[in-house]
Amino acid sequence: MSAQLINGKEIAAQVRQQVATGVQSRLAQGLRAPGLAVVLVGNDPASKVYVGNKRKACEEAGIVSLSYDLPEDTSQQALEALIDELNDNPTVDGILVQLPLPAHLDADPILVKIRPDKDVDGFHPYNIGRLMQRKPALRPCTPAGIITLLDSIGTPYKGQHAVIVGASNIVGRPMSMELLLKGATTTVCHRFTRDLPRFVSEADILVAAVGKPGLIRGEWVKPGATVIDVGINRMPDGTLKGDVEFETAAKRAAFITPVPGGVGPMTIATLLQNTLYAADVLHVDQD
Ligand SMILES: Nc1nc(=O)c2c([nH]1)NC[C@@H]1CN(c3ccc(C(=O)N[C@@H](CCC(=O)O)C(=O)O)cc3)C=[N+]21
Ligand SMILES: [Mg+2]
Repeated sequence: MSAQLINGKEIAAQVRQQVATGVQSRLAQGLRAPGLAVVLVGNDPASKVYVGNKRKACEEAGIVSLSYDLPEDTSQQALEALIDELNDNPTVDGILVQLPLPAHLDADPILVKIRPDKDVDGFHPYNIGRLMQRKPALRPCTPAGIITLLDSIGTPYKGQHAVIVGASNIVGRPMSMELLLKGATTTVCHRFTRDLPRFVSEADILVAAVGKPGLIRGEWVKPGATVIDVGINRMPDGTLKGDVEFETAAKRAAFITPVPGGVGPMTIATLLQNTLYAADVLHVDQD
C-alpha cells in the first residue's frame, strides 16, 4: 500500500473534543448545555445502533440528548405533532429524525417541518438552498465531515477535479456543492452515467457514495488521487465494506479513507458541531 490512511476516527475524536470545549465555555458563561432531540421510529436494527452511537457521542461532549423512541406504527400526524413540540421547546437546539422512516411514513413533510435553525442534519430545503447559494448555514453532516477530512490533509481544491459517484440528497448532491464552494471542478456521476471508469480515472478527489460494495475498482483510480469512501456495506460475514475496492485503490491513491473508521465517525462528530453551532450561533431567544 502506498496511500496514506485518513484516520477519520482520530480526526472525529479531535472534533468531538473541540465541541466538548465549546460546551464547557457555554456552561462557564452560565448558559445551558446544548440539547439534541434524536427521534427514532420503529425497530430497524442498524438505525438503533447508529442512534445509540449518536446519543453516546452527545453525552461525552456534554450535549444533552433527548430520546424519542416511537413505535413502528406511529402515524404521520403523530410524528408531525412531535416535531411541532420540539420546534417550540426552548431547550432543544437540534432535531434529528433518523432515516429511513418506516415505509408508511413520508419523510419530506417531516423534514420541511423542522425549524431550519434546529435542522442539524441540514436536510431542510432552506439549508440545502443556503449551501447551493454559497452561504451555508447548517450543512449536511456527511459532506461537511468529509470537508473536515480533506482540509486535514491540506487538499488544495482549486483546479482539482472532484468526482462524486452517487447523487443522493443526503450525500452526493450536497457534497458536490461543498466541493464547488471550495473551488474544485465538480462532476457528479450516477446510475445513468456512461463510462464510469473514465470519470473515476480523471478524479483528483474521488468521493464514492453509492452503497454498492467494491463498485469502484482500484485500477480506475488516478495515481496520486485522494479517495473518500462513504459506503458502509454490511457483508454476510458481518464485516463492513466500502464502495471502493480498498486494497487495489490504496496502491494508487495518495490518500484514502478506511471503512470502518473513515467517514462514518466524522458524520457523528459533525452532528455534534452542528448542534453546538445551532445553540451558540443560531440561538433565537425562545426561552
Ligand atoms: N437523519 C439521519 N441522519 C444521519 O446522519 C443518518 C441517518 N439519518 N440515517 C443513516 C445514516 C448513516 N449514518 C452513519 C453514521 C455513522 C456511522 C458510523 O459511525 N460508522 C462506523 C461504523 C459503525 C458500524 O460498525 O456499523 C464507521 O464507519 O467506522 C455510519 C453511518 C448516519 N445517517
Ligand atoms: Mg437554535
